[in-house]
Amino acid sequence: MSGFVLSIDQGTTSTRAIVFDGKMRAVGTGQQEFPQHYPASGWVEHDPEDIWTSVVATVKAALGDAGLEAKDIAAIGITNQRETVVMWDRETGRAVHNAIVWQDRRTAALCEKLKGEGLEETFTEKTGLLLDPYFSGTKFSWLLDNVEGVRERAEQGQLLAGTIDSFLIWRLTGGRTHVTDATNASRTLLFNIEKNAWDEELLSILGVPRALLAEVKDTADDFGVTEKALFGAEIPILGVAGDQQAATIGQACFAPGMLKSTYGTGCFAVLNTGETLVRSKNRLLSTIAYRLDGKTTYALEGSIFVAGAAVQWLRDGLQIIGKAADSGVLAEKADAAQDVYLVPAFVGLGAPYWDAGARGAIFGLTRNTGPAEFARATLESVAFQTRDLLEAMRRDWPDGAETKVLRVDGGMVASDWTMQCLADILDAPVDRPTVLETTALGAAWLAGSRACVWPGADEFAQSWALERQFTPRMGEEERARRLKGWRDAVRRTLTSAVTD
Ligand SMILES: Nc1ncnc2c1ncn2[C@@H]1O[C@H](COP(=O)(O)OP(=O)(O)O)[C@@H](O)[C@H]1O
Ligand SMILES: O=P(O)(O)OC[C@H](O)CO
Repeated sequence: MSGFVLSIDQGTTSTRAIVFDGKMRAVGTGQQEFPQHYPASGWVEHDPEDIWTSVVATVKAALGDAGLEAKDIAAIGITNQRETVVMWDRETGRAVHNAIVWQDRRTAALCEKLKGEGLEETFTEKTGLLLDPYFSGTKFSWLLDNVEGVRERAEQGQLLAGTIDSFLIWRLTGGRTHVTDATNASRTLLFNIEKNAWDEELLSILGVPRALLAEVKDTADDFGVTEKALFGAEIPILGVAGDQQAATIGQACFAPGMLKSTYGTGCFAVLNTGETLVRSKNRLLSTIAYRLDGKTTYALEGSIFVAGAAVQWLRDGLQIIGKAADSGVLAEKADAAQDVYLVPAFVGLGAPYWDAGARGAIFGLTRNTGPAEFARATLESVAFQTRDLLEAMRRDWPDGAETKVLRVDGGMVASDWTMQCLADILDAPVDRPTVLETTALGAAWLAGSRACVWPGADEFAQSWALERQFTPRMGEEERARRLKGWRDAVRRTLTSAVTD
């Protein structure tokens, strides 16, 4: 059988499909952006039909780019924006409403109400997550309670619901298979990550009928075959993982203590904790890194909502750069004597603060502050936030989180300036691999290894190659001064007091 594997990476702002050959090299790609909908303040939606058509189009484009046909592909791996939910009719496959995106804050009041009833501990204990609108559970509740006729139809068994992977698999298999994988399930606020099962108590608290939800499979498993009419041949879907987990796999962070951080729109740091379910005392998330052959590997995760999005703000909002890559060039010109700090809490702050009400702020402005200092403060904010996450990880897991090296990926790591700044602020090496499409590669590896056309974990891990290592150059005194400045800035931005 051929070693060609197709990876579908359904992200927040675009969909990518990449064909990898038997040597795990990308040989064909397709990419398509799709519209974002902001129907009210803090609301973010996607049209599921846009997502679907972008998937079909990019798969065809990637096959064409590789000069291959569907029959040449041994397996498909799917990776996706996590937490985003779709609910659809099981007969027609039509969604009952737009997808509610992970960034959407419409269920903030419901989360506060549940917290007020003292229920956060119950959710955290079972799911490893927090009561925040970020996760899927309250989004399902919202659809059931706010879209006309939906609760009745759900109770009559007419509807299905799930994260983006489930919706895509349902469509790709011609409406035959309603499945998801353990990593996606672990982001819903409804899945007990210790028992590896949907949790009846949580389903009941959030009023979500069990029948809506998919069967939960391993990350490498049989997820069905694509309908022949779609691409010209049936292709088995053999790997599925949420995008940050897929990046963890693509970075070959298979050993406990290994750590990756992805810098796209947001930033997501994932630390492999092996078979140990580390329960965070510092408002990080405990989550499933992957589940292979029925064995669950856990992770600690820190999620930052704004990373590259702040660079987009420099470009589109402030209009002080023409393209993202100019941010580093401009930051390099900043006056070293000025200590300017940007706290990019544009949609509140994620881990470890979880302050939905905080909003962005900038500190230390003088008459001499200009675009260069804004650019530097923006890029530095990504490094400072990463440092906050890594410190929380060390406090949560002192025995395991000693690994000093951080593997990085995502669009923003193209910036040498930002990567050097990251190494300086972390006081640790930052490793940038040759393959930056690690998310797609991780999903492809799940499928390729399951199809027995790609190597197992050990050989795959050995193929990971370093493109450049950034090592700290900043002096201890300067680092301490800058960190203090950052912490003061965060303290002044939060709507509630910092607890640590
Ligand atoms: N050279 C660069 N310097 C700084 N930021 C960059 C650079 N290139 C891209 N970015 C940022 O990276 C993000 C895109 O990364 P990507 O991994 O494609 O994100 P996503 O998958 O979340 O859409 C954008 O927010 C962009 O502003
Ligand atoms: O699609 P991305 O790369 O912005 O990732 C989104 C995350 O999965 C949200 O948890």
